[in-house]
Amino acid sequence: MSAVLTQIQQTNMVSNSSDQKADKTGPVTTALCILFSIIFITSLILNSMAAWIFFNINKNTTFIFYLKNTVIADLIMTMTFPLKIASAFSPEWLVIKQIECRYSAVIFYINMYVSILFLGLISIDRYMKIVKPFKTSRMNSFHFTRIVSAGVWMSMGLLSFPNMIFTNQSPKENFTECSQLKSDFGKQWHGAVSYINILIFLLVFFVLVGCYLSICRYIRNTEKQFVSNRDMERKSNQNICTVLLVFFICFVPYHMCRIPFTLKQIQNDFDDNKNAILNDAKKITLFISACNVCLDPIIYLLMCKSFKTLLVQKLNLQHCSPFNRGTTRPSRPQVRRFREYSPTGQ
Ligand SMILES: Nc1ncnc2c1ncn2[C@@H]1O[C@H](COP(=O)(O)OP(=O)(O)O)[C@@H](O)[C@H]1O
Repeated sequence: MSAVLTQIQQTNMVSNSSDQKADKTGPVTTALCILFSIIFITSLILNSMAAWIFFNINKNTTFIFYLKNTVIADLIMTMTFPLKIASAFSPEWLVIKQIECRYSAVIFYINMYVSILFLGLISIDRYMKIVKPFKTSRMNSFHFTRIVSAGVWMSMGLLSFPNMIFTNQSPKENFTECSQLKSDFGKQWHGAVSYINILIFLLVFFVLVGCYLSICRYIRNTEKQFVSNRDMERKSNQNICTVLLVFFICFVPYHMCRIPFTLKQIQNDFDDNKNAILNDAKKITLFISACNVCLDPIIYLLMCKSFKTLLVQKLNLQHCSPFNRGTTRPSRPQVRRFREYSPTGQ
């Protein structure tokens, strides 16, 4: 009799767990797993190539140094995708979800914000080189660039490290959210880090818009003063807009969703319907943010001349590259200076 009861209990547990699986791996999760697999492979190819090119570039400018850091952050972030996919697709493997919550997701977020900060630094670097090329500032020195870069990695790492330490509660059989593995202090810390990171995002967003508006204005004035090269102006403006567009599309939706989502995690008093909507919205917008790893290589191609040249060389595309076609070179010294520091000129 007891053997039969045990058997029934086991069958119930299996069917509960498969019900749970069916529930958790709903259409949104399944679609996101497939999409994450696609960007994992794409990003691995694009960023490995980008890393290979960057580490073969002999030129060492502050701009290239920041781009190298972005590639590294993108590659590390890409490495966290498989665990994200596995934990979403196999909710019955609690240990995978636990590792995802405690380590992998935290590494994902660290690298996302490192990327965001480097995009901000890249835009400040462009602003200094284009708009104030003769101003010798400490910000232009390579030494300063290294210190700032180390600061970015360390501050993001130290800020987020407690999110690993305080994700230390034993998982319940039916746990679905990482916040359920956190102590009370862990939840508070997680909330603080989320909001600090939202502020960092806003700061970078305004820096980016400010820098690029100034650059656009400067380019327009310079063009009017020195040359009537409409093509060059249009190209520079296009490149600048691409960075802004990539930043806006990738990161704005996620940050709009993150504020109520974090509130839900900390307060835990939202109704089921709101919970479900917020969960799906956060998953989808987080995926859009993750797509940044595939879009950054486009920025390197558009903004970094040395990258473009070496890529064409390595792929042996000199004869068929559209990049080699008709760029007129103005001869005046002022224009040469403009070209040297233009968004496509490094
Ligand atoms: N901005 C952030 N910086 C560092 N770690 C974060 C950040 N946001 C969330 N985390 C951590 O990543 C893990 C997953 O968080 P989150 O995505 O909010 O939860 P869930 O996977 O349950 O939706 C948690 O351990 C959390 O503390």
